[in-house]
Amino acid sequence: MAQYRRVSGSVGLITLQNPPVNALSASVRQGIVDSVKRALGDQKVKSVVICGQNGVFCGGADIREFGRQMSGPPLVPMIHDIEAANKPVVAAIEGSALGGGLELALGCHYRISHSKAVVYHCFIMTMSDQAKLGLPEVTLGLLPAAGGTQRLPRLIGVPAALNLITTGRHVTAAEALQLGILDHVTEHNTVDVAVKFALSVTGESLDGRRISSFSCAPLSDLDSLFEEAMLKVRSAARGAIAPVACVQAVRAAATLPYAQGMEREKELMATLFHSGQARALQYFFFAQRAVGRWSTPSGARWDTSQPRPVRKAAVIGLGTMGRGITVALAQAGLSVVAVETHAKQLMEATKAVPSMLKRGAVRGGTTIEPDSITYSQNLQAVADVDLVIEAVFEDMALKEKVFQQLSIICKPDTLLCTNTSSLDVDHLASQTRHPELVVGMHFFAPAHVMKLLEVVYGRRSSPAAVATAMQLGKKMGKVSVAVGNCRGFAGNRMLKRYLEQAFFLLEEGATPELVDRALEEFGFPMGVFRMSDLSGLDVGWRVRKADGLADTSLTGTSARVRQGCRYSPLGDLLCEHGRFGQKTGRGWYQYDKPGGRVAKSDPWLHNFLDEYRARHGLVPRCIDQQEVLERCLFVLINEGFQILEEGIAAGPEDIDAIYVFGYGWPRHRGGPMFYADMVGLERVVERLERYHQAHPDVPYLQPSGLLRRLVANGSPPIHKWRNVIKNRNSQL
Ligand SMILES: CCCCCCCCCCCCC/C=C/C(=O)SCCNC(=O)CCNC(=O)[C@H](O)C(C)(C)COP(=O)(O)OP(=O)(O)OC[C@H]1O[C@@H](n2cnc3c(N)ncnc32)[C@H](O)[C@@H]1OP(=O)(O)O
Repeated sequence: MAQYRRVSGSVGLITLQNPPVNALSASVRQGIVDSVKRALGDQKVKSVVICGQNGVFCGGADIREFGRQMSGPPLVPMIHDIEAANKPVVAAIEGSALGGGLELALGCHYRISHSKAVVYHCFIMTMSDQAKLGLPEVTLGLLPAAGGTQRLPRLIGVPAALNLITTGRHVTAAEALQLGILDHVTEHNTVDVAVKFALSVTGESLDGRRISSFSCAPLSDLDSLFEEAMLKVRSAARGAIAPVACVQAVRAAATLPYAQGMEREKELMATLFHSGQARALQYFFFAQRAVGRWSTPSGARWDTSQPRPVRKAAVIGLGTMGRGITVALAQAGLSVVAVETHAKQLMEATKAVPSMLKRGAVRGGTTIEPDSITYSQNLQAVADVDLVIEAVFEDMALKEKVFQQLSIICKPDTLLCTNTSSLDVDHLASQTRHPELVVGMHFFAPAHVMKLLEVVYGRRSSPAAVATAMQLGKKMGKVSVAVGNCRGFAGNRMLKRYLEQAFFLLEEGATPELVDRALEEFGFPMGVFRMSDLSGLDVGWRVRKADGLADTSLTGTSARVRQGCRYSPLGDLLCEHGRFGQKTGRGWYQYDKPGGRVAKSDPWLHNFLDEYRARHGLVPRCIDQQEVLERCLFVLINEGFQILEEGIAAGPEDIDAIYVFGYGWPRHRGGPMFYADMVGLERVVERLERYHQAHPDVPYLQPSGLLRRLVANGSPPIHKWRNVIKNRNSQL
């Protein structure tokens, strides 16, 4: 709803009231319409101010309404009527003005906002306490269809509007002022300032204040500007339809009169509004927030667990991961002790880390005191830290030793975390005197850039330990997902199945190019083979060797079988040829030099595959893109259901967040579990069963128990899966 009152004698003050973000629900829209009518009809009222309660202007249209039957006054005429008013209307923007919220403000005749520079004296200098403005509809699979695509380019010019509308990025009040979105910023109470301003413009002509009457500033080469914009959005999110529609809508603003532009905006919105991509992105918006409300099977949650304060942290091992983690901790304002026992590696890290910090500071507009990090070759240097993150080589014996030493050196209440990507967290905990203070913090490379953090709780991890790691993740700006302890945790455990299928497809006749093309057309930034070349084939090889799997001396049928299941030694064979991917200039593709980035098809690899198939009596067959997608993705999804069934992840949203933020799953497809829901669980079961019939030696192609049960329960929508899981667990 909206509250209306007259203030300072002649100003009608309309306050949006819909906590927490004053989203424009049907009742808020009705409240605005009624209040505006009242203000315009009241002779004592000479001007109007619109603001939001509790320091938030408006978070936009109510996203929860989109999936339902829409009711209440529509936004477009509501904003039109505000703009057409014959009394000045001022938007007083505190907190956020996003989406429909900014569109509402663009319909007002003036916009005033809040901006304040804050200097954190110790480590970070930043501009904070500022309002955020933006049109993030594209991130929800939509476009700003309440006139945003038509007014913003008229106000700030086509190039700047294209940037904001196609990326959905939020700008601070300071930037919004510079761009021309705002008329004024203040460090004082925004509503008070807006009311005073409204009094000052009473009676002034509004002719030059209605943005819909503006023309876009002329540009010399409109065609190439839009062509470039189209290329950019297509490569940024392959297959996403909303950014493309955003470009088309802004083009309409640049080339058509306002009324026709609005028609085009509406038409384009109609194509997006009920699309699967919009559903996926809106699901994902809420999924991210659900992940933040983590819980563990033992009942640990934010509200039941007290995170400990972490002021000083240590990182052990300064390889690629350790350096990234050091940077992430320092960027979060912590004091960091960085330990590396190898002198050469330590020396390199002391140069690399500051330059990574510098680059990050330039990107983020912050400065970091270099002395927030101290380097040491001696493990004793961690004696007084609150939390340690171990990031040494992925070798259990080495990690065991580090944990034993840490347990002696550190304070008794220091939290000990491991960055292992798959090893047993419980086993490491058992090496310490306080296993309840051990958790996994699984970062993704590069650790200071990638958003995902898997926080792995072991059997004995205390709720406070999990809460502390989750809180620290948040402080580092990560999307932290709490998962249980198992081989590979959630992400890598699912990935293993996906990779295996990709190898099997090569054995059966596919090429890396075919498999990658299918996955890239699906929306992954890189197919599985291109991605393996980038991350290094030797990483998985080392793990397989440690597991006793990578034995290429086996011949005959046993060469392709391990532990009674089908196994492909293709990756092992490639590594034996010294083909580790980009770093050696050869992998599944060839590169112009070691470290080269551009993957080229490699005739050697194709010959190698032919010879391999001939050696093993495998007759290549034609494999189409659909089979690639079904084999690779459905098996990954099936493992996801298994993970849910075992309680390793609390809900499908956790798995989806892991895949979107850590593994490049296209966000506009919602994540693997949402994708399964979209495709239809029955179909997923049917295809898995069919592939399992064809490949009985691949047991994990059999649909998981949970997947079957969901189908037996009538395939409930994804937001009801937790109930099915809960019911099942409560029967145990
Ligand atoms: C035939 C077809 C015809 C087509 C017809 C079309 C008709 C419709 C046309 C309408 C035209 C629409 C044009 C406008 C569209 C929009 O405005 S879409 C929404 C755009 N806005 C956003 O994307 C902002 C989303 N919110 C945020 O980014 C953040 O929430 C915030 C505002 C920056 C605040 O952040 P923070 O303080 O960190 O809080 P959160 O935890 O994120 O949020 C708190 C809770 O509020 C919920 N929430 C936030 N925003 C919305 C929203 N817009 N709608 C509904 N709910 C929202 C959020 O989910 C949190 O709740 P919980 O999930 O319960 O925790």
